[in-house]
Order: sequence, then structure tokens, then C-alpha cells
Amino acid sequence: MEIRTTTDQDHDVFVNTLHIPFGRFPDTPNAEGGGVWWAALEMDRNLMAVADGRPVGTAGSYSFELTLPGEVVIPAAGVTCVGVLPSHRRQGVLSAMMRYQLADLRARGEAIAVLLASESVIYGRFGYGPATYTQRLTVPRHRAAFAPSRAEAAASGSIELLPRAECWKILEEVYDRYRRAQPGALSRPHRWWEVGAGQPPISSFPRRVAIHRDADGVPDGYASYSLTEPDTLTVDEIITADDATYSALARFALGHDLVTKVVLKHIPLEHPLRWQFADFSAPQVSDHTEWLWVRLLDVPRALTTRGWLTDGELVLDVDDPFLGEHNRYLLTIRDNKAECVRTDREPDLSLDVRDLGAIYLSGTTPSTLVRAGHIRAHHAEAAKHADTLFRADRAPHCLHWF
Ligand SMILES: CC(=O)SCCNC(=O)CCNC(=O)[C@H](O)C(C)(C)COP(=O)(O)OP(=O)(O)OC[C@H]1O[C@@H](n2cnc3c(N)ncnc32)[C@H](O)[C@@H]1OP(=O)(O)O
Repeated sequence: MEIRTTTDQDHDVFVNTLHIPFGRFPDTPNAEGGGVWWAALEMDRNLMAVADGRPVGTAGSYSFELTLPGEVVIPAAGVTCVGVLPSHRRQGVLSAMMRYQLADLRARGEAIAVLLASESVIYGRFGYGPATYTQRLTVPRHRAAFAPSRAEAAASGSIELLPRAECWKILEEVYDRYRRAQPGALSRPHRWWEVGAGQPPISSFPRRVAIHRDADGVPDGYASYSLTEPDTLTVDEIITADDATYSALARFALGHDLVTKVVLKHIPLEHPLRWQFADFSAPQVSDHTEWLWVRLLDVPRALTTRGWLTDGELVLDVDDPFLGEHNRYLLTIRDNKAECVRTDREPDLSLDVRDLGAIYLSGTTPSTLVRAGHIRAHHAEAAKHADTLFRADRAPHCLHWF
């Protein structure tokens, strides 16, 4: 078997090969009017496994930007399109592609890879850790009243419904402002907005867009939603950097006539929305799950790029079994900046690179993973101290689908 990086000439073969293990993408490069989703592929970042002259596996990555704690933005490889033909499964094709890809991404100078896992058992072995989490709220409309609040008093502005084709530039601008302020959020390629107005591909329901404008008429948020069943309105995403605007858009969705239930997808776990209902138990919480997986390719660069809140030192003994690497780092934080150098000092924590990926965006704490038996704390204060250093002022969240 050979693994090679693809070129633009491989585009159709790549997509057609990928369709076999997944078998449910709506558009192929050859379909009538299709190919929109695949137009954003970066073929010089993709790879194919070839056996006996035929493609048997695919993997690729987008060149995204990821927002880190401290509102710092870093390039991140968005790993995608991973598939192995059913005839070649469990023969090590994925493992070989992952090894090739991680080496390739490092050679490109990238410090972080991220992905969405089709099954959560797959990627830990390759050094990815679950780093952001999400949930879905289902609200019966007859229980959807909001409690009176200051946010309501502060909210002002208007909501307008626009066809996607007319408003994609507004959506792109609003999304870009939101994602730069939200740790865990990813950039969206310009091409996606241009051709697909940013909507995820797998849906058979037409999506509508409600744009919120502030008191001066400037767009500051939007909701993307569809009527998925006769009586159900599903909100795919509410995008805004402002809490009052978020509430206004949620209320807009919950105020729809001829709908008995509203499903709000991709709600951050600690989001204030839940607290705004007059009846706290009105929203049923479901699909509480991990979303973005993070893999550090260059630990010192990743740690020195994110923002930090508390001064201190921590010695991390990091094991990377998939790449056969083991390094000990001294992390020193002063005035919100970190230095990270190799050291021989005794470690505070020993951890797998997958666990470092999980705590990197502050989505979970080091002490949680110590309690889970993943991270080893070498003295009584180590976990608490690490929690203090790794904390961030905002929980990470990602709702981008790729
Ligand atoms: C970022 C994304 O694109 S996510 C999308 C991933 N793709 C899919 O879900 C499409 C359908 N599935 C597939 O195409 C394939 O089954 C893949 C890509 C998930 C796995 O490919 P394979 O070539 O079979 O994996 P490979 O043989 O390298 O397996 C490596 C190890 O992972 C394990 N593994 C791989 N996939 C799975 C799985 N779905 N469930 C449980 N274990 C798995 C294997 O058992 C093996 O374990 P071992 O090292 O202990 O023996």
C-alpha cells in the first residue's frame, strides 16, 4: 500500500472513494448542480491510500484558524474526509494515513490539528482529546416563557428574515466577529459562504435565516433554522458575540406560530439561556456530547500561543505513544504569557498528549482527568495548581461542522 498527497486532478476520485465508507453525502462532484460542499476541499492537503493501483482510503484537512483562550487565533488543520473502503477495514489503513498526515502537518509548520469524530472511540489512539462539548435543548412552546430579566430590558434592535443568497456576506461578517471572541471556534472558508451560505450540507429541509440588527441597524447576530417536522422548528445555530442578542434570537425562534416544539442545537454547556426560562426545567437537555477533538503537534508552540490568566510554573511529562515521543516541559506563566522549555525537573503531572489536547482549551480541568485516572499527579497540590493555571475566562465552544 502507498500513501500519497493528492492534487486537483484527484478531486473526483477522492470524493467518490470517500462516498463509499460514508455513503450519505448529498452531492457528488458529478451530481446535477452538486459539488458545492466539495468545492472547498484543499486537494494539496489531502491524501489517498492506494493498494494494487486503486484508492482504498482518504483523509484530508482544511486550513482553519482556531480561537484559543485569551482570544488568540492560531492556524489549525481541520482533519476531515477520513474513510477506508469496507473491503480494507481493520488492516491498518487509517493508522498509516494518520501517521502520514501528522508528519505532513508538522512539516507544514502546523502546531494543532482538530477534528469532529464520527465515532468517539477512533481518535484517542492517534493523540486527539475531546476538547469542546455541546448539548441540545428541546423546548415545548407552551413552557417557553422567559423570566423577566435585565438582559431583556437591555435588548434593543430588530430582526429581519432574508434569503441566504442575499445575505451571505452579512452572515460571514457576523460569524467572523463571533468566532474571534469565542475560544474553540473555527474560521469558515470564504468559499463556503459564497457558494453554500455557510450551511452544513446534510439536511433535506430548507433553512431560513433571521438577522438581528442593533439599535443603529448594524447586524450583530443571526439564527439559522428550519421547520423539520410539521410542528417542530430546529435552530441549527445562533451566532452572536452578545448575550442579549442571543436571547432575542432564541425568543424569536420560540415565538413561532404553528409550532409546538423548538429544538436548539449546539448550546454551550454553561450557556445563560437555560437560566432565562421562567420554568427552569422547560428545556429538555439531550445530545450532551463532545464536539471538537484537539491534537497538539507542537506542544511548546501550542502552550505559548494560548492566553493565560494566572502566574505560575508547572512541569508536564508528556507521552505521545502514537508518534513514539516522550518529553518533559517546564511551563512558566508570567503576565498572561507562557514560556515552555524542555526540563529535567521532577514533573508535577504525567499525561498523554491526548489528555493535554482535552485540557488545552480549558473545556475540562486537569483534576477531572486525574480523578478519571488518565493524568497522574505527582504530589497532593499538583492537580489543583494545574486547574488554576489552565482555567480560562470563557468555556470553549465549537459549532462548526466539517
Ligand atoms: C475526521 C473524520 O473524518 S471522522 C470520519 C471517520 N470515518 C468513518 O466513520 C467512515 C466509516 N469508517 C471507516 O471508514 C473506517 O472504519 C475507519 C476510517 C473509521 C477506520 O479505518 P481502519 O483502516 O479500519 O482503521 P485501522 O485498521 O487503522 O484501525 C486502527 C485501530 O483503531 C480501531 N478502530 C478503527 N475504527 C474503529 C471503530 N469505528 N470502532 C472501534 N475501533 C476502531 C481498530 O480496531 C484498530 O485497533 P487496534 O490498533 O487495537 O487493532
